[in-house]
Amino acid sequence: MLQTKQLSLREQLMTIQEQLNKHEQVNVSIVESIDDINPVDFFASFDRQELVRTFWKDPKEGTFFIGVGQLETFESKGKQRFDSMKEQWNHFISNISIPNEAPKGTGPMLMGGFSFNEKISSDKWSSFEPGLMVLPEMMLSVFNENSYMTYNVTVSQNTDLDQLVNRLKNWEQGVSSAAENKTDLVSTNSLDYRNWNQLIEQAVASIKSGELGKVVLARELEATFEQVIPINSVLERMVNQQKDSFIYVFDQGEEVFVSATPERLVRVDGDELLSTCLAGTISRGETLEEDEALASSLLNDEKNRNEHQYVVNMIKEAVEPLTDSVDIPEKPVIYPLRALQHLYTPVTAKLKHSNSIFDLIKKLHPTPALGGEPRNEAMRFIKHYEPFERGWYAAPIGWVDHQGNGEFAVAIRSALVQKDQATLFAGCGIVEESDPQEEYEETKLKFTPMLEALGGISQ
Ligand SMILES: C=C(O[C@@H]1C=C(C(=O)O)C=C[C@H]1O)C(=O)O
Ligand SMILES: [Mg+2]
Repeated sequence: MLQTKQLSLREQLMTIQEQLNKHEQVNVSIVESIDDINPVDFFASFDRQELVRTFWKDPKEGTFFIGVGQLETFESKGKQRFDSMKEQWNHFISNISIPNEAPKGTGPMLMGGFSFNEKISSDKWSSFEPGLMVLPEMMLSVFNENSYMTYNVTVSQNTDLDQLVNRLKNWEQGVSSAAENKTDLVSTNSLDYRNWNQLIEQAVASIKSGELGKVVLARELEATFEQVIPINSVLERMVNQQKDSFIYVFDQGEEVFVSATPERLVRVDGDELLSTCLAGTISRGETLEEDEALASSLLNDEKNRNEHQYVVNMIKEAVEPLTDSVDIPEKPVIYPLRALQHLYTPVTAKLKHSNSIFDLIKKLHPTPALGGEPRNEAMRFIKHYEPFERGWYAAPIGWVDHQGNGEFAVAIRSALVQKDQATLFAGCGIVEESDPQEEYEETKLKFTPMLEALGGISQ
């Protein structure tokens, strides 16, 4: 626990400043325990301030991280983008001063993400590097019914502490609840069915020829709205409507990436590792009976079990060398969401000491839930035939703290929001038994949660 009698932020920064030599400067991370505050309202209160804003919520435990501003931005690209991010972060935290105890999920922490491929070539994604993570200037952490504020700042002898502290503490003047806002959908545009059909037939032919086992193929949907899409309200709707998903926002002003994804790539908590296999899809029923019948047919469907098993086998193989005591149930269970249900298998293990979350991401990404099997052949197929740039779609997004705890999800059920335009993404696992029409319907269903959150459909 933090001490109840806390020195003020200003007092702590002053003590540090007094110890500095003339040209010295130091990065400092100060954590304060605070009264409860609504995370969405906190995020919304920093609107239009030219600050990078990041939002993370996990599906079950009610853990929220909201970052505002940036003390430092870390970028990386190419094949080495995970290694490079790990090195940059390790170097940075070896030089930061953390005067108070910083519980897990507080103190200096990176939030951000990576691209699906090692390179991004289209202009559309020019604000989203292949590796982009920020250390926020201030961060709200909410978990186990406790709230903390972390302030990450650089202090030198010249720093005007009054000005700095006034700015950082401005939120204490009050955070009001975010006004609900919506703009109407004008039009949508996506790959027509003929081209989709061709793409899937091509994939099935490659599978039948033995070149591929499984490949995940996706399409984009361009949605044009009447006015600028109100991100705060989109966030509010995602949080309210997608309770069993991770909720993620990376907001760079006019370039925003959002995701309400049910799919965890990896969580590291001390030496505990949790990964999940999520693949295989069916819709929800209108009645309880219909819902249960659909769930049971999904559990017993050979094609979907086949899609799922590729993921289980690969994740098992990937984590085994880095961990001890891997535990994977023999059969999947159902993971229900608002509009659809998936096959789900959790993977738990004990992490061997020297491995970091970045090592795991490097090994795991992309799993056959997003790429395919064999990995390299599937990646080549996607790059060659899929008619759009994936950018951050289907790629790792998440956070890591200064003790190496962290969690990354994969950015499906996601959209790139640029003013009044949103590009949504939805894909599906193609296996030998895939039927183009059914897969098309599956992607259609997967667009609905994000389209609804954006305000494009109401239910
Ligand atoms: C690729 C996506 O989802 C993936 C594909 C699934 C499937 O084909 O059954 C299910 C969950 C995810 O592994 C997506 O939503 O875009
Ligand atoms: Mg599927």
